[in-house]
Amino acid sequence: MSHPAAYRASHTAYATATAAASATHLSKVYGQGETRVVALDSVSVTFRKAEFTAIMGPSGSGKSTLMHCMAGLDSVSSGSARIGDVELSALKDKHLTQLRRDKVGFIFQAFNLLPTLNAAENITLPMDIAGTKPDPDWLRHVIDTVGLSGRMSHRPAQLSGGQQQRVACARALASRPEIVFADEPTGNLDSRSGAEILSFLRDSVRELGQTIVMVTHDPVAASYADRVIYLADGRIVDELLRPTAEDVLDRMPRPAGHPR
Ligand SMILES: Nc1ncnc2c1ncn2[C@@H]1O[C@H](COP(=O)(O)OP(=O)(O)OP(=O)(O)O)[C@@H](O)[C@H]1O
Repeated sequence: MSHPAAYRASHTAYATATAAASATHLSKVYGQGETRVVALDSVSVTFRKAEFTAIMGPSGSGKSTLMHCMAGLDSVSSGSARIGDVELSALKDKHLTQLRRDKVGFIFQAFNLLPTLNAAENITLPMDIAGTKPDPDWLRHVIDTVGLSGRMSHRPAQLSGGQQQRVACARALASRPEIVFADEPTGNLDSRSGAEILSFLRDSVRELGQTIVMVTHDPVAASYADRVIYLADGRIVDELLRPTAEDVLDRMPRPAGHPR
């Protein structure tokens, strides 16, 4: 079907406008000769704005590598990785550092909070380092959504694991980044605290319009996402939309000899 030029132009603009990040034929090879490992094999994927994506797959399937390449923490061997319309491989180190600081938020399994700073100081630390000021209304909104308004003067040691991770979530969102990458964010939490964090991440997508990409091994965690992408041997092999935990579990590749 052919579309009028005006439609094609607006459609292209829409597609670009709705992509927070994208990979096109992205490959990543580590080592050479006998130690050569193809960690990503021509992966193409778009992470749309205001969407929560979970990346799943067996150990060694390339989940962390994909996240690191998309976040500009690792270089690509070939193909393209973009944040918004910025091609990461075209950036020099200094600009890549700036882009990570200004457009990307990170949440790690270990909360990575500074023990001597209180919650409020931890949340604004990346912006203080960058010399930028948080938008006060946005910051209040994030802190309210994360449910920590009464804990801002507490240090990490005075907070539970779940509360510490909520501080880390607020820190990732404080600068209103284009995209947040979360690496097993509930891996160190009990299931109740994990559920709180996942609800918060989901709310930040629905209510704040945030874009989140989360690596996880946990089907329950993945069921909070709008979309689950499965990797195997460095390739995307499956995708689920609006999944339940049962759906996620059901689609997980089974080792040989383990029938469903
Ligand atoms: N720095 C590196 N040097 C060499 N090989 C690497 C490096 N990083 C990852 N790899 C290899 O690339 C492949 C993908 O690794 P990656 O860490 O992305 O997998 P993963 O799916 O995140 O695994 P896990 O679930 O165990 O964290 C693996 O075979 C791994 O051994």
